[in-house]
Amino acid sequence: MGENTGREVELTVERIAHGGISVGRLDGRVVFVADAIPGETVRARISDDRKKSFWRADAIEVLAPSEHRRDHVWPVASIARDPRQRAGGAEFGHIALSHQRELKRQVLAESLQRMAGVESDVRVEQLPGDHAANGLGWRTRIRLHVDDEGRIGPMASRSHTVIPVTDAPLASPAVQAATPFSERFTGLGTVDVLAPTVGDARLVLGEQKPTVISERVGERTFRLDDTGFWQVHREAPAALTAAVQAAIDDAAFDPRAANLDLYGGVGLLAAAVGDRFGASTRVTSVEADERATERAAENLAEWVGAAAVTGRVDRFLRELEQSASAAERARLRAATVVLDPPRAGAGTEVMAALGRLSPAQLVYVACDPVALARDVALAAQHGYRLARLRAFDLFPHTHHVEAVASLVRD
Ligand SMILES: C[S@@+](CC[C@H](N)C(=O)[O-])C[C@H]1O[C@@H](n2cnc3c(N)ncnc32)[C@H](O)[C@@H]1O
Repeated sequence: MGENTGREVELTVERIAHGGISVGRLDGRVVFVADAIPGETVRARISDDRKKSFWRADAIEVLAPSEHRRDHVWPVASIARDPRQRAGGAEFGHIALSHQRELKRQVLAESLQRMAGVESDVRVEQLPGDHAANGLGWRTRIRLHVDDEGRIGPMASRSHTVIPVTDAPLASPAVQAATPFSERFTGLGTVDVLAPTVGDARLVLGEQKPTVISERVGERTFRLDDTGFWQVHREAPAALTAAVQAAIDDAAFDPRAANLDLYGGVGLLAAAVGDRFGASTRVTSVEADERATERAAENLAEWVGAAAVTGRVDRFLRELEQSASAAERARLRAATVVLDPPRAGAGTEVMAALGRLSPAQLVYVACDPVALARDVALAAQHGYRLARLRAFDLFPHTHHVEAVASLVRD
């Protein structure tokens, strides 16, 4: 293997796969093609032929375009550039916005069907303002990397090559204005640019020490570190708050149960639960990052029944299983568990522990459709059924999609 790398081939791509790449075939072998659209015939350059079962390629010329093809929203990421010089982070920027959502829907529906045996008529909802802005200007934070000459930019897709840029059209106007595109940052590694809803835009240079900032969501203010996690899309905190509130079945909700907000960050979704069910709601937010948990404790202070615990979710659940009294176990069985894991999903151990604790309902917020589908399948082994599913285009012009799944005990 290796002799085909760099070879140029003509392919018709048939369907979209997880990760935003299209699937074509060459002499019977699957080829994953970047920067193509299902239905198109493209000339592609093989970039990886090490595997027997599939190769990877980059589209370099469109021979028969899809009706959904558009000029790329970010010229530095377009097919006109050498694949190794295309900026990463906007891999759907050459596709009409509505069709991006259709492709995301297909990946989500197919993952659930294939991995969990669940049929879904989910559609991917747009966030306010994105249609009018053609999906640009939504990022309230960006991370740029520094190249050997100190210039800043994203990495190229599937690479560690920094592509210096002079604009970032997915970033909000405030983030764009604050980004020092022409300055040099030799030796720093990364430059983060944030524009919180409260106060001025700011830079976080390399390993700079965290500073506490504030973000407003509706009437509520959250305090968090400028180095910590916060939902990126301008409208995401409000959209997820509303989606989680709507995803909870009130008939199955008990405010005095041992409700949990797992992978809780600074408490955004615990607050969503508290705001929906009132001042006496009991909810514990569990988060691995100690500084985030400190902020969560402050952000949740008005609910007497709220707590924020620092710990890994798998360990937290294991300890609960070992130490919970009979009364606490009953409160866990009556609980609603919101979980919002990172891209890898909750996984076998956490889903099994939840299955044994057997809470009344799970609201699973997922940023990876395949991880969600795997975890829905695991939940099914413990008697949970996918009752409702919504999906949101929290990341226009990328392949990413967010889903909110309601799982109920049968
Ligand atoms: C997708 S974020 C969600 C945060 C929060 N729900 C929100 O919407 O702002 C995932 C969070 O899980 C935390 N995390 C990652 N792995 C974890 C683990 N094994 N146990 C606990 N928290 C974890 C991360 O630090 C991050 O804050």
